[in-house]
Amino acid sequence: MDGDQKWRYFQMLVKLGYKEIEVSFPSASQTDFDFTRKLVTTPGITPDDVWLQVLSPCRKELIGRTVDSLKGAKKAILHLYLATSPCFQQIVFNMNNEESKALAVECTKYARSLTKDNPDQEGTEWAYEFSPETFSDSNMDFVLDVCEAVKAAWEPTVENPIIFNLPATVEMSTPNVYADQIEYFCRNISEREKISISLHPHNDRGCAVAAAELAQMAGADRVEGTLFGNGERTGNVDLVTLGLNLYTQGIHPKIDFSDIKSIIDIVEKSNKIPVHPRAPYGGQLVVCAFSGSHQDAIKKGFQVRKAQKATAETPWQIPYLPLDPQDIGRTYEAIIRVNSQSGKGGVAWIILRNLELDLPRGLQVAFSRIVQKQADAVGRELLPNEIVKLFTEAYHIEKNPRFHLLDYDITTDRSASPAPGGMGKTQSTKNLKRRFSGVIEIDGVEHKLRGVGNGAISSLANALRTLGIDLDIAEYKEHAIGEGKDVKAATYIECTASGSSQKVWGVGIHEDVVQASLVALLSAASSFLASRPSTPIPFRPRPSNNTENLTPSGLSPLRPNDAPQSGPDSQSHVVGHVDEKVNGV
Ligand SMILES: CC(=O)SCCNC(=O)CCNC(=O)[C@H](O)C(C)(C)COP(=O)(O)OP(=O)(O)OC[C@H]1O[C@@H](n2cnc3c(N)ncnc32)[C@H](O)[C@@H]1OP(=O)(O)O
Ligand SMILES: CC(C)C(=O)C(=O)O
Repeated sequence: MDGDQKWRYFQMLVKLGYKEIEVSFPSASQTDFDFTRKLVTTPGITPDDVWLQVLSPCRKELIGRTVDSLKGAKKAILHLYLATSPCFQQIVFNMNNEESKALAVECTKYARSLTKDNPDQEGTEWAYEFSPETFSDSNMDFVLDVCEAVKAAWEPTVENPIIFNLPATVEMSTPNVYADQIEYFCRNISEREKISISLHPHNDRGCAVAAAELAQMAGADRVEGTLFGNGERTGNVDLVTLGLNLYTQGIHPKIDFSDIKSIIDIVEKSNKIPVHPRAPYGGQLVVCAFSGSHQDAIKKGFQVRKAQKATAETPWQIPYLPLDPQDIGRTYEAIIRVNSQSGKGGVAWIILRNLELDLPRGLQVAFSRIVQKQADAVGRELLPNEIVKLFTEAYHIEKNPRFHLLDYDITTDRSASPAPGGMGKTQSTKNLKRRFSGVIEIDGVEHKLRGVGNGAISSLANALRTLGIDLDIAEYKEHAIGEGKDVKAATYIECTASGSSQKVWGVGIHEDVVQASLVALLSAASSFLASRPSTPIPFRPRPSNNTENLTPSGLSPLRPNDAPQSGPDSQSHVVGHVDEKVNGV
């Protein structure tokens, strides 16, 4: 990172709530030195409760330069490291135990003379951190020996403890072994109350998070890591995962992850390394579900929460989602992603979220087949807007290419169904029939139709029947969309084609609930015709010379399967006929 990137990164860490931030290795480069000076000297940039931490090896000239970089800081942690493992001692330093310990003590004393014992540094509250590097590969008793000597050299207090940072410089064991090492150190170091025991796990075996969590349970006080686990090789422990693991256990980490996208943005730009799409919590795919059964369960979970009128205080319990995506600034829209592995639940969720349409189960099944076919055809995930488009086209929501209800009237029909007890007697309102009279444009040609039925829908169904479109209503559902004066009705009608097992769905949305139903039926009629492209129009006008079979009202009698099987107004007897055609045909 250059100075500007470090500047932005530091400000982000402060904003998130971190209180001890290792900002640089000041002896390494002018950039790091200048950056540290800028943090110290720019008023208001480093809050009073934030410690600036800097790192140096146990080399006196480098320690001097490191301390210089912090002159004037309010709170500073000077962090020195020296390897204690036989491997490093032999290969890198060519030192034995005594020489290593002596160097650690010498550098600690030197650091002390430059900092807390230096009258020129009085304005700074100094803390000292020592890391026996490669702790996890060291002899524990030797580490304790070195740390006792370092502690004696620094002379910490309960108020200003020394930090012993015990790194798994290279992760080389299972997390329980690291935790055992930490526990051993905690139990055997003297004056434990004057020590802050810090963890610094790396992720070589992929267990850094587990190691940090177990080692905290084994007695550690503090963890060093990086956001999204950036760091040498496989990286340092990921502080985002550690923090949000706590959060999902009901413990607030006091770090603000509520806008994780912005964090990722800065992290990716600064590190120039993308956050893996499946990185815990932060990855863009981790609050997404592609598979049908997951989507179904998640959708049901959200429905239960809605029914419970859940608030932010209601304990989170949704299958497959370990935390509320909104808590980290993810939107619900992104949760369900649809490809050919997806089922009806996920597809229904997208329609619900985007169009506020709560599809009945049968329609979910029918529409998900359309979606799956499309996903298979294009060989990739379908985006929500593509699914919405498929839906509006399949059910003719925005425009019905074949049918347009231009005008209509629904009236009661007192003549169609004589009341029991003879003609002329007053019918009970319960038995009154409905008459549809209207003008429907089909393929650009206006047809004036009439039909009578038990209700508005069946009266239109019977009017359509006069054109040879024989649809029986098998299922009906409606619900409101929105509320107040902007409320609309959404109606779903499933029809069976008379004399066949073919089923088609229609959807109607309108401010007027009756009109929504009529539109839904015409939507189903369009689907019916779309499935039979060779059907001529007009379809099958009733023969006009069939006088034998006329009912007393002069209309064609019904065949048994003309009657709706179920639905809101399906009962028994429905009739219809073609009136004049306004234009053409
Ligand atoms: C465990 C960690 O990850 S700690 C963080 C490590 N980060 C860095 O190293 C980044 C910054 N480092 C640097 O810029 C450089 O390495 C510097 C400025 C520290 C030193 O640079 P140079 O003097 O050119 O040394 P170089 O990096 O080549 O070699 C390291 C030297 O330091 C010694 N050394 C390594 N670690 C330590 C230590 N903790 N304490 C004392 N000496 C050390 C090595 O033995 C080697 O000494 P040698 O030259 O006598 O063999
Ligand atoms: C400086 C030390 C703590 C380090 O980075 C490591 O050992 O991984």
